[in-house]
Amino acid sequence: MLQDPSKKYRPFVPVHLPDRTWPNRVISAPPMWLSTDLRDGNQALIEPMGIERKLRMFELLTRIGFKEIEVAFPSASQTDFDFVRRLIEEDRVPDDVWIQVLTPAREDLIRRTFEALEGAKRAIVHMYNATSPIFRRVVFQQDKAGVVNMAVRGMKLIRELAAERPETDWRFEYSPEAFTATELDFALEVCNAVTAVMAPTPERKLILNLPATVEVATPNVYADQIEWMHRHLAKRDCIVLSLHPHNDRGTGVAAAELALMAGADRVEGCLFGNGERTGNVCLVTLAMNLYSQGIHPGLHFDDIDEVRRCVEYCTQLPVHPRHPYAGDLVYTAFSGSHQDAIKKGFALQRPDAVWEVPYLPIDPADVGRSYEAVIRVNSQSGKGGVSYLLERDYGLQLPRRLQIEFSRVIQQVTDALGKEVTAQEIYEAFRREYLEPPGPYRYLAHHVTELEGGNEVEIMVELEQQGRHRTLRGKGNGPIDAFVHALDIEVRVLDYHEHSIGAGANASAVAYVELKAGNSPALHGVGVDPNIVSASLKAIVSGVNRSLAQAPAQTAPAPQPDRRRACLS
Ligand SMILES: CC(=O)SCCNC(=O)CCNC(=O)[C@H](O)C(C)(C)COP(=O)(O)OP(=O)(O)OC[C@H]1O[C@@H](n2cnc3c(N)ncnc32)[C@H](O)[C@@H]1OP(=O)(O)O
Ligand SMILES: CC(C)C(=O)C(=O)O
Repeated sequence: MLQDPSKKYRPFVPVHLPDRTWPNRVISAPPMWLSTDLRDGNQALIEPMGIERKLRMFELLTRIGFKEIEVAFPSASQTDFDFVRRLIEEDRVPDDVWIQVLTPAREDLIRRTFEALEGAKRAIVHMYNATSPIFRRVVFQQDKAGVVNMAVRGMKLIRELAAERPETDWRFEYSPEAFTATELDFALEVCNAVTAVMAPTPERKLILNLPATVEVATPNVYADQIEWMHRHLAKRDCIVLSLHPHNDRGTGVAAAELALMAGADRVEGCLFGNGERTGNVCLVTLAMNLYSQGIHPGLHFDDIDEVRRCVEYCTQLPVHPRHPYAGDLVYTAFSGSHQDAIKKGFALQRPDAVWEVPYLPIDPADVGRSYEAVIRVNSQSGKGGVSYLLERDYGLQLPRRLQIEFSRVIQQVTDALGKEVTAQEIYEAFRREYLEPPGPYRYLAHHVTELEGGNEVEIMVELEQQGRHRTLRGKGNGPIDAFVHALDIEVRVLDYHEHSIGAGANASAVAYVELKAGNSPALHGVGVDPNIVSASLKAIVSGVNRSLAQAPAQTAPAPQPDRRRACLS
């Protein structure tokens, strides 16, 4: 790169429009949409689509709800020409859809374009010629008058050829290519000259399309240019003011949105921003941005993955995993604080209420995405994500302090693996850590007897201890208390939670205890069993085993002198 890029590149000259009004406007309705996937998108592909792919794309676009589709540049190739013929001859264009075709302002190419459209029920003929100083000087070697003349001659021919074919319902579009790099007053002069030729009416409007052929300035400059044209165009009530933003600076969507605020009526673009260089403006993003504001865009992305797969097949280009609204990862949170907020948001979100889940601008279900992939766990994750997956897939509702404790276990796993862990892998780690922790004790069976007066119970618990069968007996104000007293290690239960998982005959109880055994730090034990008391006792055994594993010195604890404990074997 140059030390001083100003020697090579000039800054864009802003538009003088001190009384601009667009910053105060909001978009409250969708624009008219034109998909140019089959033309601008297609001309930018490494391998342009053949007929079969074009048909697939055309059908997709009609299913999405596009009413105007630029289907080809018929004078460019036999494939494009044949495709238009096929649509017409096989009557594939739905009655409410207008096909549009593009032609340069050259007589031979305009005539060939009309040949392709022979017999069409309805069509938009779109002609372009570049108007900017560079094109005038370098490409056409024409002065301004010559370029106006090129546009006028071309549109006159189009008008005549259309008049010779009254069986078709015609509409017309003109683009001053490289509009954003054209002097505004000259762009206006060319557009007004074309308007004069085409004599549009409010009922039969002319489309004037003002392309950011190459995006060269910040989006506010495009908005200023559009507002200026909107104010100055002749016969504005007979004009559809159309946008055609490209994305060279990565601000195509912003430019389109600000330009709509500035008075435009229509947007041309491609699905997922395919198109020349960095692409045309992404129509999916524009539409879904509206949707996220509560405005139906009139385009349907109920199954956005199906749309994405079809576009990937037709274009042979992948959609980026972080592409707005459609990428594989855009509804997924790996990082801990995001997962925590999403989990809490989901818990509070009522089905018919306004969407208020943090970090998710829309409900993934609205575009056919499941909640499956919303939270995924790697080394950046925290307790929220880990416990969300355990609850979603295994019904385990971990108490808060256990969430914290277990997330450290998972952190060690993800750090060691250096990759994502699945819900199943998390559950396996949970099972190893809490449901089957290594340790001296294994719960076998129990029997509880209520003692006279009803305030105390006696419990008899059968355990396996290092391969030996043992029966412990203890008393307490409940089975857990009694079992704790029966153990030959000092155990204090600090917290207890339980819930059921499943229903009917398959229901199980899950018990979570936080306990302190001997000198070990407080930690958790978990037990699962169809019987709630058995689940609780298993939870104590799990906690004790884990404590002993963490404090090996305690493996042979001295029996406590407790009158409520009796060791029978
Ligand atoms: C910004 C855009 O996306 S515009 C659309 C661009 N799309 C395409 O170009 C894809 C299809 N294009 C093609 O297949 C070919 O370029 C064709 C069929 C249109 C023309 O092919 P060719 O006749 O071989 O000409 P070529 O491609 O070299 O085009 C350059 C010529 O067209 C002229 N030209 C370029 N744009 C226009 C225009 N909009 N109107 C009139 N003439 C034009 C150039 O001045 C040049 O003329 P010259 O040969 O007298 O110097
Ligand atoms: C033909 C025009 C509309 C075009 O594709 C562009 O300027 O990018």
